[in-house]
Amino acid sequence: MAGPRPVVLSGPSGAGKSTLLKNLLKEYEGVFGFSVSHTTRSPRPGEENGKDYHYVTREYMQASIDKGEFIESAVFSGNMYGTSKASVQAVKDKNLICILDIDMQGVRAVKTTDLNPIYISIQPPSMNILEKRLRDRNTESEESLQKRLDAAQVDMEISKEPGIFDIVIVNDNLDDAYGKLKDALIEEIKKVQKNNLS
Ligand SMILES: Nc1nc2c(ncn2[C@@H]2O[C@H](COP(=O)(O)OP(=O)(O)O)[C@@H](O)[C@H]2O)c(=O)[nH]1
Ligand SMILES: Nc1ncnc2c1ncn2[C@@H]1O[C@H](COP(=O)(O)OP(=O)(O)O)[C@@H](O)[C@H]1O
Repeated sequence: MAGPRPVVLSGPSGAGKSTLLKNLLKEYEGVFGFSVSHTTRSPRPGEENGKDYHYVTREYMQASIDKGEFIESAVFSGNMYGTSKASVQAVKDKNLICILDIDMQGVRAVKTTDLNPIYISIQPPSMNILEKRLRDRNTESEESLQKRLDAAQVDMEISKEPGIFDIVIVNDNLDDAYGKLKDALIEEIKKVQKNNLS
């Protein structure tokens, strides 16, 4: 029996993907599972290896990609990111809704697979607010911040194209955005909760 449909969250760096994702994982323990990506970027304060990301070297990552161990991979703001087959399978084996947090390159790559997720774009209310949130988060160098803002400009435009995302959520007020995200996923959530009871 096919398990619950995975969910792809995508959107500009700083849009609020991790914040919303962590709220879902907390409120719906036993329903969602996070697909832990690999990355060559360094961990941020508070991030845990194996939980937020698998932090690896470029050599390791390239060797794994060459061995066909990744569903997709991309370079973003000077670092490599990728979703391994094992990371997705680990969540599916628990019959949880697999959530992937991936960039637009990843979205396009996943569309060529049989993963068949629900595609959700998380967008900031404006570029100015995005820049303020990224600066307040205090995780980026000036160079990385500019790269991310440039990528955000492109991402915001592409997310408007019909047929790429099932839902686009503008993350202005956090509670409102989280409510819209839950509404979008409630059918899948109920399926898993029903299975958990049987
Ligand atoms: N294609 C792809 N993108 C990823 C993956 N994991 C994370 N990303 C994306 O890489 C970008 C940078 O992620 P990160 O460095 O954690 O920054 P943040 O988005 O500001 O939290 C974001 O757009 C993520 O969605 C992955 O496995 N594949
Ligand atoms: N609706 C919101 N209003 C104000 N700040 C927010 C909102 N959503 C997220 N943030 C803050 O903005 C920053 C970026 O959010 P984050 O979840 O890290 O985004 P992403 O994972 O998309 O890069 C974080 O410091 C977060 O606390």
